Amino acid sequence: MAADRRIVIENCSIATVDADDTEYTSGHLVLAGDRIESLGAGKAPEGLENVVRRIDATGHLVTPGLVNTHHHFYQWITRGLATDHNLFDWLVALYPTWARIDERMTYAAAQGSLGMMARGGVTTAMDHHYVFPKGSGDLSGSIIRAARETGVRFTLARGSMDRSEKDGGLPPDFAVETLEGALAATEATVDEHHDASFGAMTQVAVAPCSPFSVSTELMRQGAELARRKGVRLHTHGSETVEEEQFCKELFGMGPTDYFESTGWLGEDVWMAHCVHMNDSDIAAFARTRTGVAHCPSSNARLAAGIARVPDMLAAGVPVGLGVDGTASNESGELHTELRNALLINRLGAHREAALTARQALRLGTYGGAQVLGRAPEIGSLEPGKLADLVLWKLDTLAHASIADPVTALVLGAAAPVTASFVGGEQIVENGRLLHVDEDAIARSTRDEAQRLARIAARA
Ligand SMILES: Nc1nc2[nH]c(O)nc2c(=O)[nH]1
Repeated sequence: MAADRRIVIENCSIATVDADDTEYTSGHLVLAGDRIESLGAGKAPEGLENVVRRIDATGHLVTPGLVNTHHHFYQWITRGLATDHNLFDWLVALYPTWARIDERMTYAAAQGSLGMMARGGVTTAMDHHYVFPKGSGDLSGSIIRAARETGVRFTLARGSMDRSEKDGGLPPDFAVETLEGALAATEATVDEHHDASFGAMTQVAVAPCSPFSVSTELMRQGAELARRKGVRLHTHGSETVEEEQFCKELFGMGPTDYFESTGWLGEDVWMAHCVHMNDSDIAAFARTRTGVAHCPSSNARLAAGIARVPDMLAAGVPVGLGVDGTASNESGELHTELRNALLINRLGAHREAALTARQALRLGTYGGAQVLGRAPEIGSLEPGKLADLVLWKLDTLAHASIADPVTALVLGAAAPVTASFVGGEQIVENGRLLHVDEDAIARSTRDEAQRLARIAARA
């Protein structure tokens, strides 16, 4: 068998985000095939065989690739709408448009969402897709195809809604699936697309949408389905005070107790937002190792509040970062969420004792890998792990005067990505996507956004 092709990266700062936060001011990495073979201070060892490429990364910081833990790709074609609404009003304003999406639209929107994140250092993405209009085609397949073409590692959280207005829920009746239909389609998606192997490029999670759009039966049976199939569970939780009130009125308990009563706390579960959590909610997440996707920009955009991330981390809750759908975070970037997570948490209860720059980087890398269940493979730079990593250019006008590279990355302007690798394959060069045509994607997302707006206006 041919020896693995090696790529050597030298003369860079490295933030490994390993358990000891090991960093090198001038170091090297050796990639062999899809893995990191070695890394350390100074130059790479002499005499390495099969070196197909040497990268002089002078002026760069190398970090693990960023991991996005919460998104709704289809929202790429409904950005900039209902901009002054809180969550419930915003959802009610947008559901009727979202309920008209089709396969061409979800494919274009996924390309836009994935492209935007990949250009900014994301190497593992996820999409919580929960709108499946009747006759709209193979939406899940189209999203997975876009992820494969872009080259990022990917989790599709197959979402669902079956609690509409007639059952006391928020979505209109025409926007939801039936309980049986949602469960059967979710199971079929797991069977067709989930890959449980080390280094998998595509995984599937079971992901009913939120307490106010999903029946209790779908929550319960969704949890049973995921555990029977050995896949992860994802949903929205504790996002707003209105959701808390909804749960208390309908179920007689707050969201965390409701999730526990339906089998939704556990190390195979991660939830988006978790803004309105009391001490006992945080303790329950820590005890059960339930993960959190922290989405600071979206929480600000929808006036949801400030999640208690420092308290969660202190309690031992696994926390990653999320862009969230781009109808509530129009920028669609994850690298800026490192900065926003730090800044927004400084406004919370802990003020200056809140997140450090290194904690923010950990949330966006290793923390994300933990909540997606991929921490044995990705999230830190260590020998034997998958070669998912980013070369951030920090010798720029915007960054060069900041001495500490991690501080420059997190607190400085969004840093240019010189190169980004997924499993040793380069997917970005000098800020441009290598495997897909960005200009064509820009055109198709504009066209599909206009087509959706026209269809929704006629409905
Ligand atoms: N930020 C968001 N929260 C949500 N809850 C829900 O049911 N859907 C959404 C969503 O699209 N974004």
